Amino acid sequence: MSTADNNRVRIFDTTLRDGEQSPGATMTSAEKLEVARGLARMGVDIIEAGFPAASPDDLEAVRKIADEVGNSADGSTPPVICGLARCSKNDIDKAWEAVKSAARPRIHTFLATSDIHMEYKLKMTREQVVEKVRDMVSYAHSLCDDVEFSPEDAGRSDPQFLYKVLGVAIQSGATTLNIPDTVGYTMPAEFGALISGIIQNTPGVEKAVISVHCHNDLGLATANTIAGLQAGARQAEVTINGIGERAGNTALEEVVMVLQTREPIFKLTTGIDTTQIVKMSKLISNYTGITVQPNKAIVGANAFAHEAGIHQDGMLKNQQTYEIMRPESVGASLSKLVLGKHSGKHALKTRLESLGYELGDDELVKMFERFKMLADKKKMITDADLEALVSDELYQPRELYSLDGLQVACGTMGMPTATVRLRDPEGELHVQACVGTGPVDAAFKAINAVIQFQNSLQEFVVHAVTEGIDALGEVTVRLQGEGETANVGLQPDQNQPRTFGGYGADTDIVVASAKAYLSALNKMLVASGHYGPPEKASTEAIVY
Ligand SMILES: CC(=O)SCCNC(=O)CCNC(=O)[C@H](O)C(C)(C)COP(=O)(O)OP(=O)(O)OC[C@H]1O[C@@H](n2cnc3c(N)ncnc32)[C@H](O)[C@@H]1OP(=O)(O)O
Ligand SMILES: CC(C)C(=O)C(=O)O
Repeated sequence: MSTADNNRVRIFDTTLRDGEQSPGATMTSAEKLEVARGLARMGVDIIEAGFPAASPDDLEAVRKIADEVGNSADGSTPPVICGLARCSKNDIDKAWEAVKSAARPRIHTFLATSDIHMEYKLKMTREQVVEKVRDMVSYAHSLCDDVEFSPEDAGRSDPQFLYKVLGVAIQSGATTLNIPDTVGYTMPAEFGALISGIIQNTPGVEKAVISVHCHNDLGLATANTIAGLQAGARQAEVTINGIGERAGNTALEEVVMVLQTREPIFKLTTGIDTTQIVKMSKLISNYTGITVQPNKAIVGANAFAHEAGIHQDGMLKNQQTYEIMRPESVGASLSKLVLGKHSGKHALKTRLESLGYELGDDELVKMFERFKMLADKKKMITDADLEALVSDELYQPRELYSLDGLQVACGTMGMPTATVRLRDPEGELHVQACVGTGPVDAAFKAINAVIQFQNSLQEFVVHAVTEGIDALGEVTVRLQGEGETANVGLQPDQNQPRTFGGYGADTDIVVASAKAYLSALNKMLVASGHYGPPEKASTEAIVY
């Protein structure tokens, strides 16, 4: 097999070996087996299942994967199962013991070739390194036909020395030469040149596949991997979500989607079923507990989400204006238009229409103003927020009951109690006191005791809008009328309970909460035609 005899890039997944070297990423044997099954389903060519000499558990996990994933029952070609080993007989024996039951086993052995690693870590001379590579690659080859050799820290190694070591590895039976940028040090042009130099100068290189293995210390792992492939490498070593030692490895999903999306440039293919990518990303994130940053390419939660109005408008007109890949192509759910402070009228109108609200131009302008005001206070506007805004827009706030006074007693020494004094539409005052789980709950109960209109609290959000001890607290609440059904002409489902938003601001957060609650309740009363004073408004009664 020559270095560049075809345009097929082999995907070598090392999530279970280098990926597991991420601090805290340890997986159980059962989880590793599940991951290996997923990788095989996705079409990975080689699975580096572990480092069998690391522990008996690691060896067992690799053996199980070799048995169960490295053999196929239906006649299809199973992935190569690979075990990593230092250039030591003991490590190589353990790697072989672990992978030999696979239909296509591979031993991957490595030895550092950079001066700094040889001098300080290995305490070996260049000559000793060359001899060790000769001995250990030959030994691995005596056990297994498929041997991969990696000159660790190749990115910082003397290229002339590298050519020599790699030539010896080929002579000794290595069939894949993997070139690691172990500490993520190289620049894409440098790494590409390193690969070209190896292809041009290593004796016998045409007998081996050149592979690249990059780390992300400078955020260049994917760029370096692609540069290596452009220079003639035909195997890429990658991990799902880019997990791995320190800043991680090259992300599988990034390399595969670069090659697919920019196929006309590279003319390279992989055997990966890209629709499995998001599923595998979630599996790895769940098993390792390493969450994926929202803006991570391909698999981040925001990879196909659009918030800016101009982008959303473009997306609504033609998806390709702001998306270079279809979310379905990587198994992600459909593109999301997230409504927030940067959104515009096109996106708002479209979302309202999808909720069943056909607004006229003037109504839309009014709604948009309210929407922007809310978006300044709330990071994301949900469908429920929009429904509350529609209700608010139709039932303009009209103050029936006003807060005339509020007193609370709370702390750790007694029952949180609130006393409220409300003025009804006729100007009469009503006082109620209630206990609650806290002062806000007690205040809401006391308001309910005066107004006595059934509702349920759907949302309660507190924001501090200024800094310092005298911060102004803002509260928004959303109430749902119990048994109340929508009958406003715009609602899609006439049996949907309506929701009403309320807003209050005060330096006292309990007062702000009471104001917000009362404002939502007032809207609910207006909407339902309850204009009059309460039948049973009581004074100075304590309600528990
Ligand atoms: C770049 C990479 O990602 S390489 C893979 C790194 N992964 C791991 O290290 C995970 C698994 N490792 C382990 O479980 C342990 O390190 C073991 C079991 C392999 C070895 O443990 P120990 O015998 O206690 O050695 P320790 O890890 O402390 O030191 C490594 C030894 O291996 C030597 N060594 C390092 N790389 C190689 C190599 N490629 N070939 C031969 N020897 C090597 C070091 O020089 C050192 O030798 P010394 O003890 O004579 O100084
Ligand atoms: C063992 C080798 C391939 C490695 O993980 C590295 O150098 O980063």
